Amino acid sequence: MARPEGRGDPTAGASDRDADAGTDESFFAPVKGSLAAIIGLSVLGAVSSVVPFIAIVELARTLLPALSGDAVGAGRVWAVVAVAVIALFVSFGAAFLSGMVSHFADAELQLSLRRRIIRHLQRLPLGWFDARSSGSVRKLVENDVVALHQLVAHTIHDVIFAVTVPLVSLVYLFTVQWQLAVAALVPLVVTAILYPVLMRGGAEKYRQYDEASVRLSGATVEFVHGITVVKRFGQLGRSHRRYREATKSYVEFVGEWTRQTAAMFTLIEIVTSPVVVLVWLLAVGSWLVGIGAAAPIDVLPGLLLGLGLTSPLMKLGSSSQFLRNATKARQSLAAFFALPPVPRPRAPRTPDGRGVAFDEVSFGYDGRHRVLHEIAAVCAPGTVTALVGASGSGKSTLAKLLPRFYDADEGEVAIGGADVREIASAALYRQVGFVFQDVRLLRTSLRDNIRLTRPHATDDEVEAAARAAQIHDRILRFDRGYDAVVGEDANLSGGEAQRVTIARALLADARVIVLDEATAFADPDSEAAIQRALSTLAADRTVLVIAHRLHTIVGADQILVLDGGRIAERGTHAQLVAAGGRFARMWADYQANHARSLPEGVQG
Ligand SMILES: Nc1ncnc2c1ncn2[C@@H]1O[C@H](COP(=O)(O)OP(=O)(O)OP(=O)(O)O)[C@@H](O)[C@H]1O
Repeated sequence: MARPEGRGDPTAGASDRDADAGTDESFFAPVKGSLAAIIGLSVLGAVSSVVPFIAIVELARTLLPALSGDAVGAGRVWAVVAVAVIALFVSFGAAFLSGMVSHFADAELQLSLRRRIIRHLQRLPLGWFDARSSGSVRKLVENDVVALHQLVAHTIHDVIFAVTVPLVSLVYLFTVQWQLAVAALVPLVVTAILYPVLMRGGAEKYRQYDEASVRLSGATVEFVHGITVVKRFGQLGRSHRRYREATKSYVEFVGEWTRQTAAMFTLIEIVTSPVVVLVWLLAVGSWLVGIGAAAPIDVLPGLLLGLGLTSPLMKLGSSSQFLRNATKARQSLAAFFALPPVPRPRAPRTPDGRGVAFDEVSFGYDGRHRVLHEIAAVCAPGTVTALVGASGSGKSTLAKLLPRFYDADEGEVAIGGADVREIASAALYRQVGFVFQDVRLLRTSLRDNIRLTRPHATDDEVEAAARAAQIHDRILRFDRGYDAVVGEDANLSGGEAQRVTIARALLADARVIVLDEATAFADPDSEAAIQRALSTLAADRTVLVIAHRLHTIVGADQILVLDGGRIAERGTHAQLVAAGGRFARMWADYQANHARSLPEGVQG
């Protein structure tokens, strides 16, 4: 997978780290001014959107005497019309400006967050990525950032409108006809009483809803991704059943929730619907006029403004859902930014040799259960050290301590005499090359894939590395040769892809190579080519190989046999076989199981 090679400089900008404390304030700091502007413009827009309605009422009041032949003050009429028109323009202008500012602020916030996420990702220990799927990292960069988009670009404006418009309308109504204002309040009060009933247990329901969605998307991904494996092993029925069950339980949950809330929801919709509000206010208004408590003209503001009181309520409902998502996204981003980066050395050291030394190294993933116990070993420059042992004995874990996927809990891992914790990360990643079974190539040309760690390497250097890695001829068979793009016109087998990463390691000239020996690509041609490529790689470097096929390490300078995280035996192949211990038994079993496939010279 060769991850360390593709990483940027994790040692950049000490001051950035301080900015990544992950507080809400620091999230929104880059757009603080814009947020204030959005709030101001939204309030202005909301207030001025009510003014034309008030103007219509005032206009009616001014013009009404004309019906009975009285003189009407033309100046006042024009003044009211002017105020209405100006308010209308101000309202449109404020909405336009607030939309512009919020979308610019949103773009700025997204950019700054994405940059911070990438910076922080670069500084996290490689082990963090090891334990996570690319999907969960993608969720952080994509979904969580997008959830904040809704907040900045839409929700702030919507909430301010939903609160300000009714507030201004009510204040005006109370000043002109308080009884009608009280009547206009009734739908709001009824909704305020019904809404909590509708939302009773809502937090738990939303949690269950999220869970059901996650189960459904998990089952869908498993069904789609695993379809080839599943089909091969005749498990299509079972996997399809899991998918069907997840879909069924999701639909049942949503159905049940809808049934439970439908009546209440419909009731709220009825109470707040414009027709019902209009009829209600007309009835109350007529009654007030009838008993002489109000003049007919005083009913008009109630009708015009009362209607606008309830419509923003529905918007508040959807805004609360966006706020919930944004809050969750903020929490998950804050938790991510709070992850401690790889500690950086105060006075970075440069390794003055190429050997590797493990000095009484102990390590556990969770700080409680030890996976490695007091490992002590020296890998001299220019030698090959093989790590063997049963599955789970700690081979990969030990190898991963070299490029600091994790740091040892006790003891010291050193390269060229320098503790890896004292080597600057960028230098460390240059020193240690990885060739894993789980090869990751980037979706770019083969040439760029090979020169990932030395972007300025010449074409000749790239080709020389590819030749040494036994992949040059294969690359030339693509129509575009080295310019063929991985995943587009360059489709490589697992063994071929691994040879590309070997070429990459050769070009990078890493002095220490950690190699997870391929078991997956064991067809004879591919294996022979990989072996030839590896012997080129091993020359003049310190190689640590995690060995699965024991015949490939017969010639290793030293074999470390791991058992339960301890070195149980060490020596050359001949010494260990002669000792008649654990390795000798492993070798005998291996020979018995692979008798026919072993190359000549390693049988018997
Ligand atoms: N990221 C991780 N978090 C927690 N425990 C882990 C992690 N990776 C490995 N382990 C545990 O550490 C122990 C050693 O695992 P490791 O992968 O180093 O063994 P291994 O010898 O390389 O096995 P294999 O040959 O199967 O790859 C195992 O018990 C494993 O379950």
